[in-house]
Amino acid sequence: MRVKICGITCVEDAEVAVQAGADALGLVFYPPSPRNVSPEQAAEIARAVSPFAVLTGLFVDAHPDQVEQVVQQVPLNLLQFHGAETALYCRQFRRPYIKALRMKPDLDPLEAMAPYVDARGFLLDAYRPGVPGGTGDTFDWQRVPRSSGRSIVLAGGLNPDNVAEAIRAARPDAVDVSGGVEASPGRKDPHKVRAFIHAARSACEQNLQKEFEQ
Ligand SMILES: O=C(O)c1ccccc1NCC(=O)[C@H](O)[C@H](O)COP(=O)(O)O
Repeated sequence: MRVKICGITCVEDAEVAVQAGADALGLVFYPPSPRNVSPEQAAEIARAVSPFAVLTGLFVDAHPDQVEQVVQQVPLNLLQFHGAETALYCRQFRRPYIKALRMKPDLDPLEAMAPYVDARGFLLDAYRPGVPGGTGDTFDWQRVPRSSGRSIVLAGGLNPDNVAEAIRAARPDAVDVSGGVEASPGRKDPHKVRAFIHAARSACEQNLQKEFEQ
């Protein structure tokens, strides 16, 4: 079980997340978001954190020049495309990427994943019309495909109180949280970050124990 803390906007929050055991940090390059960071802020965060934390750069239907400019300035390990980007668009940067899929009621996730043959995984997020992400909404975790053969990151409205149940229900490879561990928009609450990671790790251990006993 991997844990990604998304919407990191400052060095202090990045350090708290990594010290608490986060595997990945998400940096939002989407100006309308309260979690948006400039390439300069992102580069400062990148310099401060462990080289073993996966730095993920998140974009929403960005002009390719914007993505290129960011990847020149910030040592990102992974790109996350959170809008309506096509597979062709995502692969043009020749970098590892994950594709976010918003779980609209009529969306078949397996069908939606199919064109992204080179994606390293898929982040399944809640769907709210007009809001690309960071909604704080959950979706029906039973809709997460089992045995898809692809890495699945579960997102959308997770928090320290519901992440264990979400892991038991969806059995994802990773979980992602933003608003559920915030003190205010764009700033993380260290206690919530630690509680979230602890709850996710404990739920994963319990799942493994159950499988072992069966
Ligand atoms: O976080 C944002 O503000 C955001 C804005 C636009 C597109 C995506 C955004 N966040 C992407 C993430 O990966 C979030 O962690 C994910 O949507 C879950 O957010 P939350 O429900 O607040 O945990």
